[in-house]
Amino acid sequence: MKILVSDPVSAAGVEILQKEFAVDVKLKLPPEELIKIIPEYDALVVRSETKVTKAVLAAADKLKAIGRAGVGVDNIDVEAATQKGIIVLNAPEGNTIAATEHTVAMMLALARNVPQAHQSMKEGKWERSKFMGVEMRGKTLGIFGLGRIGTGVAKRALAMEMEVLAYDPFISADHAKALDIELAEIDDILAKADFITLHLPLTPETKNLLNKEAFAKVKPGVRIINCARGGVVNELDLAEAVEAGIVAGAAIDVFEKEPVNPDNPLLKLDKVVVTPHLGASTAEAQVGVAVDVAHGIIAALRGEPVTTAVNMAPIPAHVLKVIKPYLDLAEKMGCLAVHLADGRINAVDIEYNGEISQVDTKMLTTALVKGLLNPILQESINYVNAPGVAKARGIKVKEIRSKEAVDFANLITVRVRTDKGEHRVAGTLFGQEGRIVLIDGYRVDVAAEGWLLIGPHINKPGMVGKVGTILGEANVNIAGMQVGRTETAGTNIMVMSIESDIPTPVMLKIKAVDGILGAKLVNFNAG
Ligand SMILES: NC(=O)C1=CN([C@@H]2O[C@H](COP(=O)(O)OP(=O)(O)OC[C@H]3O[C@@H](n4cnc5c(N)ncnc54)[C@H](O)[C@@H]3O)[C@@H](O)[C@H]2O)C=CC1
Ligand SMILES: O=C(O)C(=O)COP(=O)(O)O
Repeated sequence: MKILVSDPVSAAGVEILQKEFAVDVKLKLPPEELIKIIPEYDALVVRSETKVTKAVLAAADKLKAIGRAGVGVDNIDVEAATQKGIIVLNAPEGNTIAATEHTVAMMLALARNVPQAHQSMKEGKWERSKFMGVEMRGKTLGIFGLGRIGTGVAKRALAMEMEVLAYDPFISADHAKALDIELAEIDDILAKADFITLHLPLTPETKNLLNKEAFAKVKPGVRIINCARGGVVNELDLAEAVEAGIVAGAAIDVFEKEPVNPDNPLLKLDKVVVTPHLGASTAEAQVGVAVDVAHGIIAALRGEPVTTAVNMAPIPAHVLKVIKPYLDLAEKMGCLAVHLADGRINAVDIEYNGEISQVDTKMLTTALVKGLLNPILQESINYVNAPGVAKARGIKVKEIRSKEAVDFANLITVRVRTDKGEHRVAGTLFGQEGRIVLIDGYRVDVAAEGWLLIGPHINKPGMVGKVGTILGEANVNIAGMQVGRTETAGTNIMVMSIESDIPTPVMLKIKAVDGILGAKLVNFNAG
């Protein structure tokens, strides 16, 4: 598999990728060049410079994952990627401290006119009175967005003895209270804050959050810091508010258009301090995000769950710890169930019994559906597109969870209903090993690995021998074998672990054996 790195990403991450894949680093690609070469690649790694547009995604025939070495994914058309089943993942934690500290640096630089004084001295001047500043202590800081960076800034502001107000409707009052931060509404912050700092993603809701109308409501003399995204603050409205003296100054790291247009009015104002999107630019942060994104890409290309995928529901670490050992088993159960099923699948019921039912099992359900759809569809099914593909095909997926343990401490049972009948598979873990313990009402105990030959048959002597002879003559080796019984006498099931594929003519011979009630071959390796 091949990976394209199209923005400057630390060598620490590139080297991790190179251990497993072929990696091309091609920087500053014009959009048409990216569209031309993207069909060759299985994964793409970017920062904020590369624009992963609809047109790029339309050409990306092999692309399975896009890794953003940083937080903001506003340069990626996530919706178009999701529709194509491409996992978009980021590295949200590696640059938190860098962006937090840059925000504090910008806030202090703004308060004390550091860049302007520096420039003046470099020009040979000594202008002490021109650069009178203000203190932070006792001032009110309004924070929009109390996530990782907003919280980091709040802690540092509290250490500088500032009052902190924050607006973030998705944060609990308890989280804010524990940090000694008061949650407030937008207008309240606008009216009270001496400094306002933004730490929001750029979304349709946050675009132009600080515009003309908002500046009409601010406390006169407020200072604005934006190290989040250009566009959250309207640049023209901000420039006007600074010129009108309503806003005493601004410190801006991010712009609506990057690289910034030299005519941007903010660049012309002495009271506006600017940096060229440097929030994440520390040696430590760049190693952090590059390493994290590399691990995310590797997981995505291996078909493993990606905890930092942005186009999937995030999985809390404590939930992942419980469900992770079951993911592979669930996927293989889906694969087995679809092999058993004849006809059009209408519904899939998945029952979780025992302790496992006490956590969010959505991801296990997705793994099972992924395993179920992969053998029957041309397109590659993954954790991102599996639920949508099932829905589009009219397959109703239902989860049933019950704490009550049935025979095993933890048990997953899938029932696949087709227009021709119902099939059932149950599985559990023995230690870390996934075992299938029930197939269509027959009790079995087999590892979900390699190839499985499943042969329901009439309970009479010689059945296993006949199948074994056919396989032997075809030079197919049997690694393990068992015969399961149901409560109802008369039929048994043989389940054979096979070391290689069984050619179709050999399968036809097995199916034709008198007393065999339909034989199936399941390939657990495909997927
Ligand atoms: N200047 C730079 O180089 C860097 C910029 N960033 C940017 O900083 C921003 C924040 O990053 P993190 O703190 O890591 O993200 P985060 O996801 O931890 O925090 C974002 C917060 O915004 C809140 N939020 C989302 N929509 C909202 C809305 N409509 N109204 C109010 N609150 C809303 C969320 O609840 C969340 O708490 C992002 O835009 C990111 O791209 C991040 C790193 C470096
Ligand atoms: O992580 C983010 O959201 C950033 O804005 C950092 O951008 P960059 O990787 O420095 O282009």
